[in-house]
Formats: sequence, C-alpha cells, structure tokens
Amino acid sequence: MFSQSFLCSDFSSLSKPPRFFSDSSSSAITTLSSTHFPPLSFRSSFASPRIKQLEGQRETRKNFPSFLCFSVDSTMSAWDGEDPRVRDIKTKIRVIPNFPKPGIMFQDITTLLLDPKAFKDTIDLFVERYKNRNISVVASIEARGFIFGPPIALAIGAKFVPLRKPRKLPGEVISEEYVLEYGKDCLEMHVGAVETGERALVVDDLVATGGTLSAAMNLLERAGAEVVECACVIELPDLKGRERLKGKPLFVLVESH
Ligand SMILES: O=P(O)(O)OC[C@H]1O[C@H](OP(=O)(O)OP(=O)(O)O)[C@H](O)[C@@H]1O
Ligand SMILES: Nc1ncnc2[nH]cnc12
Repeated sequence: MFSQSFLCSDFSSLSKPPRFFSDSSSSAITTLSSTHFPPLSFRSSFASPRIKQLEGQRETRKNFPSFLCFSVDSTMSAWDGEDPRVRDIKTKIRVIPNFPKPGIMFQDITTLLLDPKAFKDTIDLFVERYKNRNISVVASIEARGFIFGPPIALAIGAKFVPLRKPRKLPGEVISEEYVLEYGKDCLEMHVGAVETGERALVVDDLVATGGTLSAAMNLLERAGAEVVECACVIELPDLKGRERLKGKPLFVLVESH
C-alpha cells in the first residue's frame, strides 16, 4: 500500500530534478502556507491579521477583470510575513532521500510529532482556521491523516470519520478507486457515517498527486456532504495535486519542492 502510493511521487515525472539532502536538514521545505486561492505563489500565514486583509483583497479582486488584478497578485506573492509557528514546523519535518524507493524525497512528519510545541502549533493553526466554519465532519485518510484529523475534529466540535484502505472497515462501506501515477488504490467509508448536507473538512498529512484527496472528496460527496476544504500539512506542488481537486479549496502549511 505504502509503496503503491509512493509510485505516484516518483520524481522522474518532475520537470525539475529532485534535490537531495544528506541528513535531516529541513531545508528541502522551501515555502509554506499557500491558501486555497490562486496563485500558488501566495505565501502567508493564515492566522495573522494580514492574511485576513489579503483574503479581503482577493474577494475584491474577484469583481475585477484579471488584467486589473496583476499588481495585487504581485504584492501577495512578495509578502513574506510568515507565521513564526509555521517557520518552526518546517524545520521539524525531516526529508529522507530515496525512501521508500530511489528518487523519492520522503517528507517525514514523525520528527514533527516528537516536538510537542510544533505538533500542537500544527493542530492549532488548522483549528484557528476552521473553528468558526460550521464544519460538522472531519474526515481523514489512513494512516498518517489519522494523526492530524482527530485532534482538529475534537477542537472544533466536529465528528471524526476515518477513510480507510480496503477491507479495514467492518461495516457496510462505499468505495472509491483512484488512479495513482502508476497503478490504482482505493478508499472506503462506512455507510451512515456522514449525512446529507453535512459540512466536511478533509485532512491529510500530505498532498502529492492529489489522488487520495480527490477520492476522499468523492466519498463524502457521494454520501451527500459538502466538502468545505481540504487541509494538509505538506504540499508537493511539483506533482500538481491541486489540479485534481476540481477547484476545491486546498489549504497547506508548508510546500516542499
Ligand atoms: O496525493 P497523493 O499522490 O494521493 O499522495 C498522498 C498520500 O500518500 C501518503 O499516504 P500513503 O498511501 O503512503 O499511506 P500512509 O499514510 O499509510 O503512509 C500520504 O499520507 C497521503 O495520504
Ligand atoms: N514524498 C512523499 N513523502 C511523504 N509522503 C508521501 N506521499 C506521497 N509522496 C510522499
């Protein structure tokens, strides 16, 4: 299962060659905190007053033809007011080259979990973003998504729904196959876990090709839920996972190239 998933981030598919690091340096994590709004070059911390201002600008921008919005975009991508918590989180994610196979730069969040402050900051940043969004379901994906989804669900007063790999859930399930870069995988959700009209947040540790998030969204939507947003700690933007999300907002704390 693990290896199947990692085939999808085979760096032979990237336009830029992967950068390799000899130790646990976090320098592979180069940018952070994109929001669900284009462009990807927008980097900011969502928790600060500044982001609210920028989001307001984006709202305004929607009402103008795109050629009038150019300067706003430039300002946004130049903004470097990074939340110090995010900066610290970045340093705690270890990058291991050639795991689980040659060419893969593995983003290891276990080192983030070893630091209680950085781990708590990670959860807090998501909670700050989602606590007043009227979300009733947090759905996460086995296995690493289960580390981040439940604490967020508890903190925002939502239920937690596990989305699991095949034949793990004991009750009646609906299944969603998805295509990875090479091969296929499948996610399942219990029938009755989500009701029609519920507002759902999908949480995972990382988005690579976007196949996993896309399947998760499909499961929730088939059950009648509205997916409000997807949230991940890490995005590998070179794999263009956002493009598979059918325009659904994706919020991430750090990007890794
Ligand atoms: O965007 P994608 O290309 O779909 O890849 C992202 C998925 O890959 C990893 O999971 P993995 O299947 O390795 O399972 P694990 O959490 O059990 O390690 C990661 O935790 C995401 O769920
Ligand atoms: N490079 C990567 N690091 C960690 N998890 C991943 N899932 C898919 N690609 C990954």
